[in-house]
Amino acid sequence: MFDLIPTTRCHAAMPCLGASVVTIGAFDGVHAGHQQLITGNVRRAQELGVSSVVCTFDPPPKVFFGRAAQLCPLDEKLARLTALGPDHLVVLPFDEALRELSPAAFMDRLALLRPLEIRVGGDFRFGCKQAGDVTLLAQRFDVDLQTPVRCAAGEVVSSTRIRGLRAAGDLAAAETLLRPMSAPREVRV
Ligand SMILES: Cc1cc2nc3c(=O)[nH]c(=O)nc-3n(C[C@H](O)[C@H](O)[C@H](O)COP(=O)(O)O)c2cc1C
Ligand SMILES: Nc1ncnc2c1ncn2[C@@H]1O[C@H](COP(=O)(O)OP(=O)(O)OP(=O)(O)O)[C@@H](O)[C@H]1O
Repeated sequence: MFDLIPTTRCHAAMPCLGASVVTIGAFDGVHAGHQQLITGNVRRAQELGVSSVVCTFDPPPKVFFGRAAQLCPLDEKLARLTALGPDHLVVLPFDEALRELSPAAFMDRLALLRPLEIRVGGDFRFGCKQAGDVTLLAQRFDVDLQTPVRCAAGEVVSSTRIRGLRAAGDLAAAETLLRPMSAPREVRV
C-alpha cells in the first residue's frame, strides 16, 4: 500500500520532529468528518511550514475493548489516510501497555512531535480509563478544536453511525459517508 505514495512516512512509535501540526484518533473508516479534520491539519501545517502528523491506533480502542466491530482493516485505513497527504502517519499498537498509560505519560510522547497545534474534536479522550480530555490537553499544548462535520439532515458523521447503517443493511448510505471527499460536496445521507 505504501509503495503507492512513498513520500508519507509511517511510524510505530512517536518520531522526534522539529515542529508539527498533529491530529489524533481511531479514524476507523476514515469517514467524511475524519477526512475534513485531516485535510485541515495538512493545510494548517503547510501554512506554518511544518510537518503534518496523523497519529492513530491499531486496533481502534473501541474494537480492542469489544465495544464495536471494526469498519475497515488497517491496510485500507492507512491507504485512505495516506491519500489525504499527511507527512507522517504514526500507528500506535493499541495494547495492554498503551491502554494503561496515564494521560501525562501519553502527552510526554506527543511532545516528541513538537506540536505547534493539536487539532481534534471536543469529544477527544485519551489515557488510562479515558481520564484525559481536551481541557487537560490544552494545559500543555495549543489545541484547536474542530467543528464536527454533519450530514444534510444535521446528524454528526461518526464511525458509530456508519456501523449502525451497515448493521441496518443501508450499505449505500454507509458508503456515502465513507466516500473520499476529493471534491467538496454536501454529505446528503
Ligand atoms: C494512552 C491511552 C490510553 C487509553 N486508555 C483507555 C482506557 O483505559 N479505556 C478506554 O476506553 N479507552 C482508552 N483509550 C482510548 C481513548 O479513549 C480514545 O478512544 C483514543 O484516544 C482515540 O480517540 P477517539 O476515540 O476520539 O478517536 C486510551 C487512549 C490512549 C491514547
Ligand atoms: N464528524 C466529524 N467531524 C469532525 N471531526 C470528527 C468527526 N468525527 C470524529 N471527528 C474527530 O476525529 C478524531 C477521531 O475520532 P474517532 O475516530 O473517535 O471518530 P468517531 O467517528 O467519533 O468514532 P466513534 O463513532 O467510533 O466514536 C477525533 O478528534 C474526533 O473528534
